[in-house]
Amino acid sequence: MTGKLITFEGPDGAGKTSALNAIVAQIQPQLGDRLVVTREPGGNQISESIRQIILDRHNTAMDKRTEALLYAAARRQHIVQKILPALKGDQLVLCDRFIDSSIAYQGAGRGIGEDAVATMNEFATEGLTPDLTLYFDVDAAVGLKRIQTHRQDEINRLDVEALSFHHRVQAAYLRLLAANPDRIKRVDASQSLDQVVAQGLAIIQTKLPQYFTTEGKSKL
Ligand SMILES: Nc1ncnc2c1ncn2[C@@H]1O[C@H](COP(=O)(O)OP(=O)(O)OP(=O)(O)O)[C@@H](O)[C@H]1O
Ligand SMILES: Cc1cn([C@H]2C[C@H](O)[C@@H](COP(=O)(O)O)O2)c(=O)[nH]c1=O
Repeated sequence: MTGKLITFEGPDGAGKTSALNAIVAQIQPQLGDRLVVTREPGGNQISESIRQIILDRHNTAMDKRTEALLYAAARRQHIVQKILPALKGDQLVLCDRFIDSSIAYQGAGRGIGEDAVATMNEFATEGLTPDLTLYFDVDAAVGLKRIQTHRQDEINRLDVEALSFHHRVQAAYLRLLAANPDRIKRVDASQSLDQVVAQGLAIIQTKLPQYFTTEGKSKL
């Protein structure tokens, strides 16, 4: 496979989706239809249906292992139906969240165990690992405050968890960052959105220069 997979990770409200959209706006003219933008849970009809079930605030009875399995099932379908075909077709895939979210949220946040969730996801991913992960680093409380202030209509079942849950998620992300220095790069998400976008884009262009020429034209 010659395509590349870049994932965007971080606590809720870190600004991943905002930054991803701004980065896409900048590189889409160069990459055209060689660029694939997607998200987890979701990215295809089956996985989007699973997303609705997982994030529905009425599903308060959902067991934590059921939740972990549903994220992994959505991921499996996403990989098979969208990510692998794109990578086989030499495309650059930008994905809003991936396996690190499961390790941080279900492994640490829910307390299932980071190693157990990583092992369980091996079955879903068959070892597929991102080529690059941008970690949007912001204090969990700051991220939640951004959501509560600006995004009342989209608050989901995980957003409303206690601050202690989100602190466990953030701590797990920082452990992943420390353990995977080649793959996971930190973006200071406490900056202005423009600064966040500039830092994220610079990391992508440094790590995957083959997609960008000095003239600003795609080499794909
Ligand atoms: N750098 C920033 N500074 C201040 N506010 C920001 C910044 N980036 C994004 N926001 C705002 O914070 C809110 C959350 O942003 P966004 O949806 O991009 O975060 P996210 O990391 O994708 O969150 P989630 O994982 O919960 O979907 C939005 O209202 C957005 O406008
Ligand atoms: C992939 C994935 C996601 N989550 C959580 C993280 C968020 O709270 C929601 C997704 O909502 P977003 O607005 O699209 O960020 O789901 C998780 O707990 N585990 C996962 O594997």
